[in-house]
Amino acid sequence: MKDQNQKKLNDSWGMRWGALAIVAFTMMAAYYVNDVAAPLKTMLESTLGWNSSEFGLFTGAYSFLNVFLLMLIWGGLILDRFGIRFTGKLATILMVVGTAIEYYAMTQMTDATQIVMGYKWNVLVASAGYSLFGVGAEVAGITVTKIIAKWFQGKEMATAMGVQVALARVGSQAAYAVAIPVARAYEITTPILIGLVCLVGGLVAFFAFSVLDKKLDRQLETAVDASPEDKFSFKDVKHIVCNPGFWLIAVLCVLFYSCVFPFQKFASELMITKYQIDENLAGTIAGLPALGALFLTPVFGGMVDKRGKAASIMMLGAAMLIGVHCVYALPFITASWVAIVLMIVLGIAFSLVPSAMWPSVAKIFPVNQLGTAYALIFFIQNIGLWGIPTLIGAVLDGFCVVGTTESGAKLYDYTLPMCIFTGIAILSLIVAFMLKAADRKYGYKLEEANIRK
Ligand SMILES: C[C@H](N)C(=O)N[C@@H](CCCCN)C(=O)O
Repeated sequence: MKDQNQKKLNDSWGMRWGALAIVAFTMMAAYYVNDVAAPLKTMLESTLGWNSSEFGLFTGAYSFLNVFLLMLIWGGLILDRFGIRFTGKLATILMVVGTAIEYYAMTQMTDATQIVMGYKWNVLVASAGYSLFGVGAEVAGITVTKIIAKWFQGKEMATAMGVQVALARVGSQAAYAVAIPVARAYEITTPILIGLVCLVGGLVAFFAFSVLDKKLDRQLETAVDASPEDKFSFKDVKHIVCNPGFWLIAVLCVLFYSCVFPFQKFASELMITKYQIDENLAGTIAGLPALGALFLTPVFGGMVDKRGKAASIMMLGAAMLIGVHCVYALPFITASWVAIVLMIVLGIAFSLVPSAMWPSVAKIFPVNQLGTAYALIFFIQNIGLWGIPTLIGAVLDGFCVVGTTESGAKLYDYTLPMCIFTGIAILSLIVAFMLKAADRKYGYKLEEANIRK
């Protein structure tokens, strides 16, 4: 007979947090690679001859396969069919292969400048690599959410999710901080090579996690992955998309994240050209929101757990976003300290909204629909992460060129792109307001605390 009282691997504090540390390292490497090319925009232009449209295409490529080939949906299905170990390894291998292709295109194909479909061939190959990486990174994201749900069920689950996101921000901040100095000291592609090595480390880490997870499954005897719980199912999809709360969160998610991640990709150049911030520091400033979010996301997450007010917090975050982008759009404000203060405010908004948004999904949907709901929200979010950088790149090239730098790169006036970001932020506030109204109407309990005294 099975011993029900036998201590399982995840009953040990050290084991479950150790397991989290391992998978969080893989995600940290993923966030580093995701962000590391962004601060290099101006150098990519002067060294490899990429223009803003090509940079926008490359940046948006992260989401291209996720959106147009529905890779997040297939990823969700694979996750349910083959489990977290197989999907996590597959996702990490995709990230490694994608980044290797990106690195190859930037190092070995610099002469491949023939135009194909309006873009340089090396840009297209690098974008294809980044797109493959994007599939791996997003599928790894939903896999890690499921891993945390499995290892922390009935334990510190919300804190674990907050800590994982916070650690991912370390990867982002490191990318923004080191990209330009390392590229200037060595080669423009060295920061990407560092990311590739970290990802290989992340792959090894995931294999190590798989050993622990297999042991846990043996202890659980009935593998969680094979249970009917938390499965991606088309019946659930119908149920989820019929819920107005889903659409409001998904639209708020795409609008909010479109104002943060794509903006950050262009922010280093904005800091250098408009606010005259030193090139070596610009990436660190652009990465400040990630640094702030590292500390504040768990703090605000704890506040939401104890005091609730998630819908109001999302409104506050969206309102702060409008203020930030609006002031960045003002052409007569060019003081560097203003740019830095705005980045700090953006960091606060970037901590407020995610710490209220992701746990709200768990309030609207039952546990068995959470995986599906997250996959669908990530899918809709990726439409913005693809479309907005592509749009901003084209707008910069088409309407904003005001000269050239000494190194031959173009100089841009960022007023129009910042007006576009402000418009999206205004829409996000409207949707956050509608979400608060829907919460009152449908009783999602978003304003209520998660932890009752
Ligand atoms: C980019 C990715 N799809 C995303 O939205 N990441 C979130 C964290 C999501 C955590 C869900 N449990 C982020 O804020 O980085």
